[in-house]
Amino acid sequence: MTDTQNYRTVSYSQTTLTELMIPSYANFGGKIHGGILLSLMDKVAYACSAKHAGNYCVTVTVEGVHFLQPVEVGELVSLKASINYVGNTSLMVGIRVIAENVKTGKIKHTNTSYFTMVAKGDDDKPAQVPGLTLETREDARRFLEAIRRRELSQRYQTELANSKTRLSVETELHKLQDYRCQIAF
Ligand SMILES: CC(=O)SCCNC(=O)CCNC(=O)[C@H](O)C(C)(C)COP(=O)(O)OP(=O)(O)OC[C@H]1O[C@@H](n2cnc3c(N)ncnc32)[C@H](O)[C@@H]1OP(=O)(O)O
Repeated sequence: MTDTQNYRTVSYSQTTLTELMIPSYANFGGKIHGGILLSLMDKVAYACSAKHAGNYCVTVTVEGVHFLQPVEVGELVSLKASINYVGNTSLMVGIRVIAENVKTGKIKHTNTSYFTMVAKGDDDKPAQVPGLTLETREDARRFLEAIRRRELSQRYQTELANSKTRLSVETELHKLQDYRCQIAF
């Protein structure tokens, strides 16, 4: 932490996006499409990361998208985004999504996801982002958790790539007998 000039606080870029769930957002079952929520999450991740970076940002990876509870038409969805971690040109944005029934006031937490964004300069190349000033223990906890999350993700990607190269259909075909599929070749 040598360049003390170029740091921004977490609160500087914290962004909340609230949107009413209108009928055209619903699927055939009457619940809100997952794609609508993903699009809102991408939007708030962009707003939060671009504000911190002072630059245009692009989405690189999305982690932890599990829609645990359906969202209904008429509910107010709020997406709260904060910078959890910064690297050199990348940032991890944590997004907490809640849905509120305006009549009953009942609030449900639908998911928390993590978007990794990269800042781009005018030359369209990755550009360095300001460092992060951690003002609270909670800010520090999230930064530490993001480091762990990145390490686990890198290990998983390596393991996945290795397992693909090691996979032999001939030797592993017998495993399919426990699954609901039939071999037709
Ligand atoms: C508006 C929108 O969001 S559009 C959504 C679609 N997204 C895009 O168009 C992005 C397309 N992808 C790209 O442009 C490129 O892949 C980039 C800019 C994201 C990365 O380009 P690279 O040539 O790999 O750049 P480089 O190797 O310098 O990596 C840049 C940063 O991205 C990070 N990064 C690259 N790939 C990954 C990955 N799979 N997971 C996490 N971080 C990654 C690197 O760790 C590095 O971070 P750091 O500078 O903080 O250490």
